[in-house]
Amino acid sequence: MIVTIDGVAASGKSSVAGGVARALGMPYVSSGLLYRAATLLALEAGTDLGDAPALLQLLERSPLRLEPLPEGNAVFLAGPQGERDLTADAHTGEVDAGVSALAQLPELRGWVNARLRALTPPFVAEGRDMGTAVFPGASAKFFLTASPRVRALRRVKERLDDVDAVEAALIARDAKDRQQSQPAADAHRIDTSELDLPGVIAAVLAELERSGLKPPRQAVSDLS
Ligand SMILES: Nc1ncnc2c1ncn2[C@@H]1O[C@H](COP(=O)(O)OP(=O)(O)OP(=O)(O)O)[C@@H](O)[C@H]1O
Ligand SMILES: Nc1ccn([C@H]2C[C@H](O)[C@@H](COP(=O)(O)O)O2)c(=O)n1
Repeated sequence: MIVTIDGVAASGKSSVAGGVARALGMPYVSSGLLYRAATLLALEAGTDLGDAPALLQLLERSPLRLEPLPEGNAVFLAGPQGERDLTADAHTGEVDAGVSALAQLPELRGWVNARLRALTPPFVAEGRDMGTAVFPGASAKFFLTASPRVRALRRVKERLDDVDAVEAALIARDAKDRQQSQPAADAHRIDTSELDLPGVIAAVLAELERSGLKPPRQAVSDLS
């Protein structure tokens, strides 16, 4: 079984995917983390974020490993001194600002998608186009939204920042990612603006129960 959770930036995709995956007893995979790791490596190497051949060459000599840890996905780069955990560095404002340029390149989308399609189900996959381009035959699909203000307020709780600036950056990133961020026709859309995290997870699990994909059992309070 593959469950897809797509949505706009900071709509709660990773947090919801994590909660749903825990309830289902399966891992979740973050496609955005692969785009972010590739962007981080390019920024560090001084590679042009629009130069697909140079980016693919860089990725060929940079062995990345995505690990679906229970507390969240992590991405590691293998090197002569051992592995470097790139996860925190892949979530900076610099990577946020650059990642959409790289993610527009079909060659880079192919690179990410090949890695995702090589994974063995069951899993929950989160991103922008999991339910459309990558796993169109998924068992269940969800698409999360929330107002830019709500998303910015949630994000500044994680990374101290100016809420107006964060909101403007989210709106700009939504616009740059719009092409690959369209909900699948058969996705269940959830506006999370008025819901807390357990509430969103419960809504997804309720839908999975309705479709017979999950037996009814766990209390919502165990899932956040
Ligand atoms: N329904 C909710 N209510 C309150 N806070 C939430 C809710 N959903 C997510 N959050 C919080 O919002 C922040 C962003 O969530 P998360 O990182 O899961 O979003 P995302 O869509 O994966 O982000 P990105 O697109 O940047 O990778 C986190 O701090 C998370 O705890
Ligand atoms: N399936 C995906 C996942 C991510 N992206 C791009 C667009 C985002 O701005 C960026 C980072 O993703 P996030 O961590 O915000 O989920 O990666 C994409 O184009 N397709």
